[in-house]
Amino acid sequence: MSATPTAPVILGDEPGSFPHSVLAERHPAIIQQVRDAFPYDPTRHRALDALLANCADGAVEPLSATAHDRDHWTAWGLGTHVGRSWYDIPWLWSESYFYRRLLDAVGYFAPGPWQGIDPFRPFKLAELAAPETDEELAALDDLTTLPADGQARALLHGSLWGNRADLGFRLSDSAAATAAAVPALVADDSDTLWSLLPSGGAGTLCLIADNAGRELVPDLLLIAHLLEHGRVGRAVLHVKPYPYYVSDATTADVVDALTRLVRADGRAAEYGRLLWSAMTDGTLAVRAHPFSAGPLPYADLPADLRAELATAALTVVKGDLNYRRLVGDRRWPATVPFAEVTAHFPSPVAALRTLKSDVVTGLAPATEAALDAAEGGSWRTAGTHALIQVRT
Ligand SMILES: O=P(O)(O)OC[C@H]1O[C@](O)(CO)[C@@H](O)[C@@H]1O
Repeated sequence: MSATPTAPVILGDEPGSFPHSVLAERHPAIIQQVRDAFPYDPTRHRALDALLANCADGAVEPLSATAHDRDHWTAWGLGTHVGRSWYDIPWLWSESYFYRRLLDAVGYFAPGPWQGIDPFRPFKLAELAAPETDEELAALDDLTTLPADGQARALLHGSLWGNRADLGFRLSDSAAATAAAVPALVADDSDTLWSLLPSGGAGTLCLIADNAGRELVPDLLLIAHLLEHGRVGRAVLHVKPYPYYVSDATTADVVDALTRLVRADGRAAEYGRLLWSAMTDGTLAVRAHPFSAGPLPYADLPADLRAELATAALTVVKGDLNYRRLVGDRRWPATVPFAEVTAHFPSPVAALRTLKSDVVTGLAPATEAALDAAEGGSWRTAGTHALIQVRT
């Protein structure tokens, strides 16, 4: 039996690396975007100034003594990271804590006028209101001419590529994929995925959501199709308990997406009504577990969430950040088997992800070599490639 595989944890300490650029450039830009999106009062502006300065050259600061989630963060390692540079601790941890601190700065948790105001809501709503979303929803009507399996495949690809905020209801085109020198899909275990969701299956699908708006809409459509066609008996959608990573979905975003569907025309509205009633009767449940916005890999799932996911016939893990949490945010060789690095997960698991950070596992050696030859390292982070990986 092989030993549990391991590899160095990714930090943000290497200037010029992708993680370093996120901490040094992307986080300050996000602070600016949030500042510009609301008429915050001077107290909030001062708090944002302080966070900006802290991110640039400071050390991780503790939460206030009265923070509602102080115990969670303590359990997640706050004590070991306080006082250290944001750049020298696991990148997964520092990114996650940045969003927690940003919410403090805008008064999201504190009693007062800004309590509960999602600083990213304007960006999420703009995406839902975009004309492209209308076009993408209208395209659902064309899918009705396909057999159920074809619809299912198209909706799976819609959910996959929705992670690029590109809600194209692409029909699977395996001929084009194999003809390309470097296929857009770098791994495709979709046949195994479908084998875990047989017709007449009464099992539970868990879907760990990623972004709101134009990713959440196709995620919901996929769930609606699976329920409607009896491939699952029940679905559980895991969202974030508070705004996170700019566009990650919360319960409020689920309601916005469902409202958007119900108010659309044609097939989109039918799916919307199906989902609305599924939520109402409990066939579709929404969870917002604190760990979903935690800074740790899924190998460290808390017992209650582990037990819930263990009941799933399949857990679908969406997006890049969830992939990092699933396999561990480590410098894996790209060819380390996906099944080995996800052996800890309590149910069969499928990752649907466009590649937006360095971590990748489970590639065939020839695929990695072809990607490197054609694109250098950019294929790992550009969001132009995607994968469907399944561990049964
Ligand atoms: O929305 P996704 O697919 O989780 O991607 C978010 C990705 O963007 C980053 O936050 C980089 O900014 C990555 O850390 C993360 O993996």
